[in-house]
Amino acid sequence: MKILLLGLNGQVGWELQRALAPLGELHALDRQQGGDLAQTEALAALVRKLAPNVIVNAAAHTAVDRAESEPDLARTLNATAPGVLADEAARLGALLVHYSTDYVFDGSGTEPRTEDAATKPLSVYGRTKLEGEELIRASGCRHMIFRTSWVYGARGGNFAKTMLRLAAERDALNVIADQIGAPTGADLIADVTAHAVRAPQTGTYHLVAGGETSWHGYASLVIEWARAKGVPLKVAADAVKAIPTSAYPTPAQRPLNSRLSTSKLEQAFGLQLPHWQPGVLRMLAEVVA
Ligand SMILES: NC(=O)C1=CN([C@@H]2O[C@H](COP(=O)(O)OP(=O)(O)OC[C@H]3O[C@@H](n4cnc5c(N)ncnc54)[C@H](OP(=O)(O)O)[C@@H]3O)[C@@H](O)[C@H]2O)C=CC1
Ligand SMILES: Cc1cn([C@H]2C[C@H](O)[C@@H](COP(=O)(O)OP(=O)(O)O[C@H]3O[C@@H](C)C(=O)[C@@H](O)[C@H]3O)O2)c(=O)[nH]c1=O
Repeated sequence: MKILLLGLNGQVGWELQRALAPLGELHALDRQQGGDLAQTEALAALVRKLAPNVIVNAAAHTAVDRAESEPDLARTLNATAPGVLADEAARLGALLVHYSTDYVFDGSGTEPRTEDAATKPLSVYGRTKLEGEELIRASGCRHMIFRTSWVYGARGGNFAKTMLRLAAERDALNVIADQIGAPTGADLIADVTAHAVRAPQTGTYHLVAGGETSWHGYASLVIEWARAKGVPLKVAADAVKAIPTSAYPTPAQRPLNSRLSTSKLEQAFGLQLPHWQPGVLRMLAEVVA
């Protein structure tokens, strides 16, 4: 099996390099090595020349607030480029694996959303990621789109690492407590991807860890763990404050309810997804070490 992996230096891309390597001949590229999603003609030419059996696209414009002020770039990376990859995959008969987000939903209600729930993104990032999904589905290529959420990995930037940094710099932290979702490990996403690539089934799947928390619950776990491990912190034990979304204005609006149901994925691929907490603790141990 010949696999083309794009975005190898991202959180998910880095773990995919490990998880996909045993499956065959892996060509893992970052943007400097010819895998620039902004150069869509060169991207198409690369795929034609390599003629992979599987294309895994882990590259994206993931800066949610910045996307509000650079919508054209976000659209190119999150929609146009995945559309080009999908057209090339259709031409080759290749499988395209792609990642999307809880931010395609508006976050109303309190129930976990299934894959066929109505989408209604609140941000440029969410809109362009949805457009990417739609172009892939319209291309007719064999594909698996995994919608995930609140991704963390030992490599790359993420919310947990931001909290560790801020807790070392500040006396107090204010963290949103009314946005609910599931922190999901890049390693879990990569392992599930490798499993699914062995016996692919075209479709869109929700791929998130089990359980749920708020950003405040997530931050509290990170900081309690760091304190217990003797990591030097400036923030006081009772100074991780729970605040509502309205008290933390951001350029991009985020969904309140980011709960995603994973039943479809678990049934299709015979998996049970682990609770979110152990993976976060593993990542923290790796980062702090
Ligand atoms: N992070 C999250 O919380 C979530 C992510 N997702 C989705 O999962 C996927 C993987 O995300 P994640 O690994 O966390 O993202 P990261 O931000 O960690 O990585 C994104 C990667 O995309 C690369 N990239 C950016 N611009 C380009 C470009 N022009 N050409 C090629 N590569 C480029 C980056 O490269 P460079 O390092 O050079 O900038 C980086 O390696 C994405 O599709 C994302 O939308 C879904 C839900 C949550
Ligand atoms: C830094 C900080 C953030 N927050 C809030 C803002 C926001 O609502 C939430 C998370 O902030 P971040 O900017 O780290 O995360 P954000 O970029 O919104 O994370 C999203 O990234 C994209 C790529 C996705 O697809 C989503 O699933 C999600 O993971 O925490 C606080 O409440 N206090 C703080 O001190």
